[in-house]
Amino acid sequence: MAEKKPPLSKEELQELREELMLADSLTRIENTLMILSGKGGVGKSTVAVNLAAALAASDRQVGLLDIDIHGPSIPTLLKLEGASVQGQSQRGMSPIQYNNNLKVMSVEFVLKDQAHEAVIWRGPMKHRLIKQFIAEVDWGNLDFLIVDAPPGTGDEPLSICQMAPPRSRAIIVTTPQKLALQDVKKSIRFCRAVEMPIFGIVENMSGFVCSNCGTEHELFKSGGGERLARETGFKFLGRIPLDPRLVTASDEGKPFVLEYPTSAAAKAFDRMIEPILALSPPRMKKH
Ligand SMILES: Nc1ncnc2c1ncn2[C@@H]1O[C@H](COP(=O)(O)OP(=O)(O)OP(=O)(O)O)[C@@H](O)[C@H]1O
Repeated sequence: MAEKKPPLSKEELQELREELMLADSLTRIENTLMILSGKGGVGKSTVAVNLAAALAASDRQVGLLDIDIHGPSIPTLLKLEGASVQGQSQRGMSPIQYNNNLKVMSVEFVLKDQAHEAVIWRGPMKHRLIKQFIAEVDWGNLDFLIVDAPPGTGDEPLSICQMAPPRSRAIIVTTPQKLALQDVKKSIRFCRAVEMPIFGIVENMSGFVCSNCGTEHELFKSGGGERLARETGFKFLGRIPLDPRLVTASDEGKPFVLEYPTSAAAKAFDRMIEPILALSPPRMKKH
């Protein structure tokens, strides 16, 4: 399949990147991780929320940006529905402080019901909106910005990745089924086209842990994500098993890793964040 051609010309892209490099709100973000998936429903938002919560629990300053214009789900996953932007500073919109170490911004906090009326967002408007959410949020000093991007490899994720802050890397989420793995290959080609380095691959819904006996069962052949990571040379960040409690925790708006810290899925997240934490060693505490 031919690689997707980015909608901006090389010159426009260069100009945009220079502009973003200068954006004051972005200079204070050490690392950005774009959570991507080749198709919807593989658990991208679940991974984004739990990664952000686990990194924040490890004493890092974390921002979570939900920039899925057509289906923002972070407000529901963190019980922040109905919340709106806290104000505006010179640097931009103030995000919502979820806990001491975690701030959240979602298109839903600004657009409310309009966010679901996808049809009104035409090309240039969408582009402006995405740029505003990337460059005009006053995050303060962050060790990590986690971005929940829309699924797929269409125009929106493309614009978002083109406008990604400096020092951005992608984490690709997949599930073990063959088709989903083909979608990862599509995401890899996509990242190459937008020159986004890939940090690693996560295999979600990989095996099922029985809540009665604790035994792990395979529903689909698992391990495909790991094999693919080996073949492509990208880091394999781990397998997260299917756990029905993840669905209930999400419905109740509670990060699973904080609710069930000893579960197999939470431990998978703990292992996953190790190489991520290494990107940003703990800051010296000021006394
Ligand atoms: N490991 C898991 N175990 C059980 N359920 C899971 C797991 N991961 C995700 N889910 C559930 O799968 C559903 C889809 O997850 P999620 O919304 O995170 O996917 P997504 O890829 O972000 O979807 P979208 O394409 O809408 O952005 C949710 O109901 C979520 O609770």
